[in-house]
Amino acid sequence: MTKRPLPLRTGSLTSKQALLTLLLAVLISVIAGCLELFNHAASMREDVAQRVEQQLAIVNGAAAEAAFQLNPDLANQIAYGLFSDDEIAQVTIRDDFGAALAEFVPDSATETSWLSQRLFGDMLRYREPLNYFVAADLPEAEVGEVELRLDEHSLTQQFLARSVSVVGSSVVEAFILSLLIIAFFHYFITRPLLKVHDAIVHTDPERPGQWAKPQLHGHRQDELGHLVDSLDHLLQAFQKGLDQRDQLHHLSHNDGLTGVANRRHFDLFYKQQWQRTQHHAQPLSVIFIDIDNFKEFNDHYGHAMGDDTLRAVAQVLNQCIDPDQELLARYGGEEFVCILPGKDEAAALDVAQCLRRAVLSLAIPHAYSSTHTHLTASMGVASTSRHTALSATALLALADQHLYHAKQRGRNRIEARPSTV
Ligand SMILES: Nc1nc2c(ncn2[C@@H]2O[C@H](COP(=O)(O)OP(=O)(O)OP(=O)(O)O)[C@@H](O)[C@H]2O)c(=O)[nH]1
Repeated sequence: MTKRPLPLRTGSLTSKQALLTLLLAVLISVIAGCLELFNHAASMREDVAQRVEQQLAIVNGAAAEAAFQLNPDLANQIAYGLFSDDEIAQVTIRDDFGAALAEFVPDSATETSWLSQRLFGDMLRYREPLNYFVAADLPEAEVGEVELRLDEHSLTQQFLARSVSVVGSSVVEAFILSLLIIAFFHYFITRPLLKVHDAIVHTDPERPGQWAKPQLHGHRQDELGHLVDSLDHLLQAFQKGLDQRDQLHHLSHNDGLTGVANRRHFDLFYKQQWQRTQHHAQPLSVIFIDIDNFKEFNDHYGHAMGDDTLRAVAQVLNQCIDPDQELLARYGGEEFVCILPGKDEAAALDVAQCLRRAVLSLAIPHAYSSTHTHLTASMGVASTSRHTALSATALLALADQHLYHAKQRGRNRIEARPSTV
């Protein structure tokens, strides 16, 4: 049977594994990046609130002084100091009547967005009372307040700038990690699997036991090693089954003594070739071969010698035919038959001459033969090229009849028609 390679499939294991790993890496890095951003937003809110409170604590004394003295210059200086911070959008210092001593507001309205509202919307405004010790023996008195509004646009920009670097580094880390994972899996799993796949694909289905069992270094004790061993056991078992099948086929198709085709094989082959040659209007010839005076041979040289002789005869007869197209079978006892599909009577007579001479060439002495000093054989030939109207059975009967004539006419001869050849 010719080896048929399996069709190549697109999408290698390595590329699938690489794609899956990269997708997973991107997904994990996005999730990790989001978590990190969530933490970052919380810590940024904490930092901003702490900074603002520190700034308010620093300016509280001076602002209280300005409010107590109703000093707009001092109030303006303090408010400007606060306003110059990029994160602060608006500063107002008021006296205890609520009148503004100093106020800095942005030139244009600050940009607001959904993100800035979500992140910082609840912490934009700060109001700090200004307490002042009027006299050492009197309690603190509230003399005004400082009000701040943070610049949500500036805060959001800071957050986004940081986010890009956080997500970017998270993606790069994930990418590098996924490359390492891809290389690792390719080297330790995909490559050995591909070796096994390659060995299986290149195994001849008629000889599975002869597969090139892959040597997977470093995998002898793991699942891959076990997989190769299991495959090997399986293929050896298949091979055993195929060997038994071939053996049974041989036994059922071949003669146990001579090794040539048996009667059963002959019947099948003859039927098959008869139909084929009839269908293609080709000739088919049959030669019956019978060893002469074999009873005497057996009686005098013994049955064992008779068996050896039958084997030797079968072997030489086989050399006269084309084993790919024609068949030599043991028809029974000391009788053989040849089927010659595609050969007409003239060609069949040539083969018969070859067969007759082949038996003579063995030069097996037969001192008890009534006709010759050595072993000979007689043959009867019949061909559809001459007898076109005959049936398959009738053609065999005719060849047998010609063989009978050959015996009658002195043996060691070939008969193809009532007259002698
Ligand atoms: N050794 C051996 N002898 C066999 C075997 N099969 C058949 N024979 C013998 O072949 C002989 C055939 O004898 P006959 O049919 O009388 O034919 P013959 O003696 O060859 O005479 P003709 O065919 O007329 O030349 C018999 O003695 C069988 O026992 C076999 O397998 N082994």
